[in-house]
Amino acid sequence: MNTLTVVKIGGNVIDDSAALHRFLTAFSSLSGAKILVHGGGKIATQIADKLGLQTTMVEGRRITDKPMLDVVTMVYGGLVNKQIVAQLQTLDINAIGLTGADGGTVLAIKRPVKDIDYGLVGDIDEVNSGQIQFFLHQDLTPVFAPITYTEAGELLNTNADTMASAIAVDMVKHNEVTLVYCFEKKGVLADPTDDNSVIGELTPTVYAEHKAAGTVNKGMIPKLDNAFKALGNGVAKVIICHADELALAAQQGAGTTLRLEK
Ligand SMILES: Nc1ncnc2c1ncn2[C@@H]1O[C@H](COP(=O)(O)OP(=O)(O)O)[C@@H](O)[C@H]1O
Ligand SMILES: CC(=O)N[C@@H](CCC(=O)OP(=O)(O)O)C(=O)O
Repeated sequence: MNTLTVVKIGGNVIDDSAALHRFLTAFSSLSGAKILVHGGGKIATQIADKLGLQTTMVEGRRITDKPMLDVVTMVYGGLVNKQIVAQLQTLDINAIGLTGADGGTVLAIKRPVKDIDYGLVGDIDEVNSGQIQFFLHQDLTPVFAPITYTEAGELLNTNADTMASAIAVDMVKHNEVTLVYCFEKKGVLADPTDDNSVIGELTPTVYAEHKAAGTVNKGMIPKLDNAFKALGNGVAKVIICHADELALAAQQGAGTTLRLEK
């Protein structure tokens, strides 16, 4: 079976142009087929702020009204996506920038209102992995912005970690898939104040202990929930590592590797 690496890059790295360039250089040198999913939450927050729109995050997700949806569509689907695609072209990667609406690749439904109304936020319904595989066969490298669409033709803001996990899981139909979450820390830390306290191997039990103790918190919780979901649904390997350690992680291992208990 073909191997495929799905890589997600977070907003703190995207916001640092030197770090982003180092990461894209490492991404471009990965062997085999690859897909990039990017965030950009930090830049969206900065631009929304300049436009006088306040940001509210609940459990790692942005409450998204219509003006905020316009901002995130422009920032993720436009600015961030096209800057990444252009840089990858100069690194000899024929990248194609996509939102979930492009090629009908990632269909979503509006997140149902329970305790919290997230507004125009999408929960992924269906990934069209056949279409994504077609792009890969054309030697194109898909670069996904975290925007999805509905059957009614609306756009929805979607957490980028969730998007990476859902794409990785559906691509299992065609490939042996590795999923790598890259961000600005060396992995999942046992002590968030100590950058060298990386947990080499994380199981659901150890994750639950750290969550209960509060040592794993904020954006790391939805990231790990998505990561374990991918591992439980056929993705061969899931790694969480520093953006500068992508090449190392893909070869011999770096950061935190997830493992399910028997
Ligand atoms: N135990 C932990 N180890 C590493 N990071 C953690 C931990 N607990 C919370 N975090 C936070 O999680 C953040 C990553 O989640 P998020 O902001 O959603 O990342 P991304 O930029 O990749 O989308 C880190 O910046 C860090 O502040
Ligand atoms: C619904 C929702 O929360 N969407 C995210 C999408 C961007 C994202 O996930 O960016 P990072 O990976 O950089 O955090 C947001 O608007 O912040």
